Amino acid sequence: MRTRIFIIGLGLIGGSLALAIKKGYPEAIIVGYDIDPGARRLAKSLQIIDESVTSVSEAASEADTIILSTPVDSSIQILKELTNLPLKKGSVITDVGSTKQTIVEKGQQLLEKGVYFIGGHPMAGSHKTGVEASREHLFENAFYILTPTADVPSAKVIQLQNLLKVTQAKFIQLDPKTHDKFAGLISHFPHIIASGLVHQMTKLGEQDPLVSQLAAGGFRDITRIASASPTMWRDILLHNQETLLEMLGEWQDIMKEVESMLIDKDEEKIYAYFSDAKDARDQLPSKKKGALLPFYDLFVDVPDHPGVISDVTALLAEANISITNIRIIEAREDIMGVLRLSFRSEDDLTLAKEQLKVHMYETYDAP
Ligand SMILES: NC(=O)c1ccc[n+]([C@@H]2O[C@H](COP(=O)([O-])OP(=O)(O)OC[C@H]3O[C@@H](n4cnc5c(N)ncnc54)[C@H](O)[C@@H]3O)[C@@H](O)[C@H]2O)c1
Ligand SMILES: O=C(O)C(=O)C[C@]1(C(=O)O)C=C[C@@H](O)C=C1
Repeated sequence: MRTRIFIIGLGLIGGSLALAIKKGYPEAIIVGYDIDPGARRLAKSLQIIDESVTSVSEAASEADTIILSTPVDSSIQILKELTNLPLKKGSVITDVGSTKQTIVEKGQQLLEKGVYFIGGHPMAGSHKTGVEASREHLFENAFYILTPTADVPSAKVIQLQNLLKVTQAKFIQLDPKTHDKFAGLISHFPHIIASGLVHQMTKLGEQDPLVSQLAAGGFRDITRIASASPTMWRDILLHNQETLLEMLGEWQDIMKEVESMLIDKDEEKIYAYFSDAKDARDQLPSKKKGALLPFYDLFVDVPDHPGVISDVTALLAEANISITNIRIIEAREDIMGVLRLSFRSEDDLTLAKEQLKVHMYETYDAP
């Protein structure tokens, strides 16, 4: 019998998982539901899913695996609905939410029905949303955290991991509390800061509109994530409240220290603030080891003259390399500009470097 996988929430993450699973298991039947009829239609017409349904109850009881890929709070509501529906005994339900404690607690209730909930979090994504942003390779080399409780038989965890291994992610297991603490520090809290910086700029921009136009590479890099889905991030904050409140306190302490260094004009301390951070940042695992960035970005120095972008893109097209994003970082008259190119995979990035080098373009890895 063909396995039936029911994906609820056909956005960036649900769509990307559907694409990877379809590629790895063409015989699997992927059924999709989204509250937004437009997302359902698009997922079906792009052949990201095989069948589309108009409610959770229409497909839940036949599913061997259910994947919840909606914002955290909606996933918890859907879990509640699932506990009141007939489900296949022995089936596995997982989610992809960015927080784990509250949903895993709710998922425990499914045990009474002989159904196993295993929390999941693929640690890769984007500030883009919607099924149209889905990518088959989104999770390649990224960490995929699973948070099974002790009540879930290890055979079920292996079964889920076998299904998801087609994402080419690297699986690790954490308990939900540790997950939320770690994700809070490396993902959720930075998001609060990124949005805070944008608020600060907007406030100043109200007095002097030129300021936002001047926002260049550094500001754009550090605030890219502020363009993500507000619904998703609202839910993340509400479901990781304790950790984030703690981090806000620690952050304020660090900023207080910076404030005193500045008031005292303490050269040594200011230098150490940056140089210690640089050392720690430079020691983070590289993209090759699949740690932080799901994007494969390359900077290319380009002379500032018309036609240079089409020259670069034509060279890459000639070598059959797809670009997933292109951005001009800086282009002022008479000086070199910089293009930031994004690729789907490490292989594409390496090929692009070689191709551009042959044609005398200077490239360097994006940090
Ligand atoms: N975007 C990322 O970088 C990222 C990375 C890892 C995990 N996550 C987690 O993945 C989940 C989905 O995020 P996304 O980036 O795919 O968001 P998205 O906005 O692209 O997709 C979410 C989809 O869920 C649908 N939806 C909302 N409520 C629903 C409901 N009640 N029933 C059915 N469908 C519903 C929306 O219509 C939308 O199509 C979130 O829980 C998020 O925390 C996101
Ligand atoms: O790259 C981005 O845009 C992301 O914000 C992705 C990111 C992250 O913080 O790394 C965001 C939330 C997820 O839960 C996992 C990944």
